[in-house]
Amino acid sequence: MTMVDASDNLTLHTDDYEINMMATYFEKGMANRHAVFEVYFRKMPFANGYAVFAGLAHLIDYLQNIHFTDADIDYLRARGDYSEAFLDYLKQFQFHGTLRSAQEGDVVFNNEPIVQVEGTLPECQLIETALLNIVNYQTLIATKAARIRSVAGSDPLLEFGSRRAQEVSAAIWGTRAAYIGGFDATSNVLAGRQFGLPISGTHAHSLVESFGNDYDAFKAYAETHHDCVFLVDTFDTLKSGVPAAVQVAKEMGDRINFQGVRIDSGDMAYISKKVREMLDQAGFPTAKIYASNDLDEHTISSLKMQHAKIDIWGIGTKVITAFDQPALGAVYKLVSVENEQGKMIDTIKLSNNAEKVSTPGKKQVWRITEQQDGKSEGDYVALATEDPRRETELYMFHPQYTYINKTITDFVAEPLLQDIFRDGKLVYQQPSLAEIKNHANQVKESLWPEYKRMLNPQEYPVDLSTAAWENKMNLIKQIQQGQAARLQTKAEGRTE
Ligand SMILES: Nc1ncnc2c1ncn2[C@@H]1O[C@H](COP(=O)(O)OP(=O)(O)OP(=O)(O)O)[C@@H](O)[C@H]1O
Ligand SMILES: O=P(O)(O)OC[C@H]1O[C@H](OP(=O)(O)OP(=O)(O)O)[C@H](O)[C@@H]1O
Ligand SMILES: O=C(O)c1cccnc1
Repeated sequence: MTMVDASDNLTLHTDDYEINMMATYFEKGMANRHAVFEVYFRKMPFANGYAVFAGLAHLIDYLQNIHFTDADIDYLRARGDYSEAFLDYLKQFQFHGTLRSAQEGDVVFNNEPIVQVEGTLPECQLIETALLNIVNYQTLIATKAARIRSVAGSDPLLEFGSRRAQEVSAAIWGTRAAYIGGFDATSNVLAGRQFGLPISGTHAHSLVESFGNDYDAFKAYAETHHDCVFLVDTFDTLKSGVPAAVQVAKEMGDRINFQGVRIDSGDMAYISKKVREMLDQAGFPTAKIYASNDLDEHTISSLKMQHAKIDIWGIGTKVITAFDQPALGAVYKLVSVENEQGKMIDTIKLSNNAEKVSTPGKKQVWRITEQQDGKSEGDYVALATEDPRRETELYMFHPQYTYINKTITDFVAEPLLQDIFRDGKLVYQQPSLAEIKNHANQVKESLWPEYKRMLNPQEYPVDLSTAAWENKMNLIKQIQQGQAARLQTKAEGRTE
């Protein structure tokens, strides 16, 4: 079994407590109760101005393949905690729910639903873990990649991180996410085969060490490959590596495509300038200089400021591990559930921490774009029953600091959450990776540069509609009044 095969059965890739809750719903006759859960994250990753959504392709694979095998059922039976009736229910289990989601490559923001799951309580519960696992990781990596792209201009970015990724499937799905976020190719051959990603590679120091010197290694490589990029820093970049690369390129002439050299250590601003001079003087002005060595958006930006002569960037550890922020922190919250009378009731999770109070009710996110310039004015999180396209003006206000507000008149409203599965049936036409990349570039175009700068970007407005805001405030009030009444009854009971 490969970790990334689309036919993988990840059904048991869930937390124990999800199956325990499923069992309770089942035993208590609540297995057909309808529920709506929404996924959102609370803080922008890397303090970036936007995040790039990724993970939907894997999520679709996962949901299409959910089923409990006989071996899964035997394993669960051996735990001794579940009734045969529940185990029979699991045996028949399939995902019949409705999934709405942002599309891969969409820019998304904190405190707005980016995925919504609607279905029976048990099915919504089962998929929480895998869904969050997939979306949290891939969105994080796509966002890190987008940051690196934002400083690299149009330079090619190669993803080199498989050896440093948090295990196999992170390397494979991570490099796909990096591609969506703005990378051009991967060194991972399996990801190339599996997803049709462009693959790219040079060679390692071990090749040069095996031959004992730069010249023999490059010559041997050139005699066995057409496209050649020589790694020139094994012993001495300027005295031995580059001269040997130039010599082999001259000797081989048209028999090879001398693409350039890679440097992987030292002061890369200084060395790249020297290397550029040497290649130009030797008659190879089009040969490219590749650089790698713990690069990220900060080092690339600094190297650009130093006018380093680097054409192509190889980036591993820092992108594939999202080095400076290990988790996106997206959560999955119940926003509405059917009661005993068959009525949908909005739910809320309260907290002393205002940021952790969830927003009740099934919602849609509307991206509001200024008609004139095509730039985004903000996201408008409305109840699913609302449709701002029917409005001629829209009142948008900050959900916490409500005095920050504006009224928009000349706008276009587009829904972020698209139907992916309807009642268990895939209704979404999956785009190709090229289309996803194209889409990612287009949506980024609709953001003002103020939201896209790497350092201290402006906060993008994510506002609640008046109805969604009032719904939240009313529910908070109701719960507080309910608690007060219960306390009162208790206190009266005690004095009697
Ligand atoms: N001119 C530069 N400006 C800013 N950062 C640089 C510059 N040159 C290299 N770096 C970065 O500095 C970090 C450390 O580089 P350093 O020179 O210590 O590597 P090294 O010790 O030569 O390489 P290695 O440890 O792989 O042999 C790396 O992240 C590298 O990308
Ligand atoms: O630095 P990263 O961004 O992770 O890019 C991948 C690194 O992998 C290779 O190094 P290797 O594994 O041989 O080890 P090294 O760090 O000692 O060069 C390559 O030479 C890069 O330096
Ligand atoms: O092709 C390369 O140069 C490469 C691949 C993986 C890791 N480091 C470098």
